[in-house]
Amino acid sequence: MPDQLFTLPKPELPVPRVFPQQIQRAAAVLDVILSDGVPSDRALQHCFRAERQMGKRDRAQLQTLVFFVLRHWRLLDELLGVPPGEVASALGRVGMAVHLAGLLDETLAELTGVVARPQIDMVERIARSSPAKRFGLRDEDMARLEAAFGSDAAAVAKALLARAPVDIRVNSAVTEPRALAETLLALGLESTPIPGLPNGLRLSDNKPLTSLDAYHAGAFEIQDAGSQWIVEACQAQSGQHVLDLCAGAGGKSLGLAEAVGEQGHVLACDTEAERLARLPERSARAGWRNIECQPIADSADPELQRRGPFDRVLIDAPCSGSGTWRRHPELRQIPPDLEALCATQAQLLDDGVRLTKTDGLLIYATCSLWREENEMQIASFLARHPDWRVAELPAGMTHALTVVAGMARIRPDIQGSDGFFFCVLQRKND
Ligand SMILES: C[S@@+](CC[C@H](N)C(=O)[O-])C[C@H]1O[C@@H](n2cnc3c(N)ncnc32)[C@H](O)[C@@H]1O
Repeated sequence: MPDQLFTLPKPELPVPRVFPQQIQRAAAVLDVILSDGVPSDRALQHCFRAERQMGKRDRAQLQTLVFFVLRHWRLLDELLGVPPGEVASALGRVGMAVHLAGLLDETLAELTGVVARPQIDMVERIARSSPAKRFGLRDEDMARLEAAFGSDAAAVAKALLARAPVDIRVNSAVTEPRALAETLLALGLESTPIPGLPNGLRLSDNKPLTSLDAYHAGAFEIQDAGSQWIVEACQAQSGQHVLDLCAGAGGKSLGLAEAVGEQGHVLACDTEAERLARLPERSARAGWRNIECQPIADSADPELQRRGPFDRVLIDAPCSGSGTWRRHPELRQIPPDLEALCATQAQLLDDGVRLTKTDGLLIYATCSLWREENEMQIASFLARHPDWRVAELPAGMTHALTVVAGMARIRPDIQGSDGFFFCVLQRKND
């Protein structure tokens, strides 16, 4: 028996039959994602809108094929025998995915140019190849995983190939987790509490949630456990003045609003006004009137100085997103400009210092697994700001997460959530 890590992956197709048109569609969507850099969920939505006749199962079939190819692209290229330095065509990759599902017939082989091979030959070929190829990673990313996780790198790489769970954060102003779990169960949705997160529930199945009455009543938000941990890390207290500097669509701002309550205030900022524009509807649904949205030019925007300083400044920094590869598998193939990202992160941290009250906390977080954006970024921050230090995390966090020198990692292979990094910074008081 081959080692479990060497087992060939198989797409879990919702329909055990693949038609030529489905292969062509999947290849076309992949071309849009990889040539034009369109995020996979947006490219799929665009295709669904353009081809309204597609049924639910057809859509699920398409999404499964596209995600499978994006996750396993290097392994597919290896099986296709693509020479080093070259990449396979989207059609070939989809064809190989269909072959791995055991569904490649003559017509599909001709369409995709895939030569059917016995499973055992393919297993042997993969067993001989590098871990990077087996895990569908660029060589430099496998090296980064090894630098960050040492002997656990393969376990993390494997976990990143799995499907992401659906986590929710219960809005304690509307209901409490046990009551919501019962409501969900009555609708056929099983959930379990997330250890360490009092308002977190993990759903056992990936079913649509946004049509539920409880969702519209603001009883919960869909939010990965990793993001919920970061809100907890802010340790925001009732009545505090909080800045969510990179708020995006405000998932974490909502959790912070709950923590500071009606007496407190959250200023949610982002350079992308379009993202931020989704927050008012979300906060109205959750019933929070203590969040204010403010688009900014960058973290040096004078408006921020005018509104500060703050008790808590959260920097949920723009990053490579390598911790979210399960939800955004296209990021595996599109290399980010790491240098530019690290420069922005450093700037955000430096500006964050000026915006944090003397006794306040500055919380730095990324959904990256790379040391460059995490531990190394914090090391350079501390070198630039010798009057700052990494604060100790509350005991609950050090027990539940992997914490080294006050810096926490949330791991897809351990916590099951997206990969995150965070630490809490504060001024030295001596
Ligand atoms: C990781 S995302 C934030 C996700 C968000 N906090 C949430 O919980 O959904 C990073 C965000 O930083 C924003 N951003 C990028 N550069 C920025 C800057 N210089 N100042 C503030 N925000 C910035 C991006 O537009 C993006 O929305």
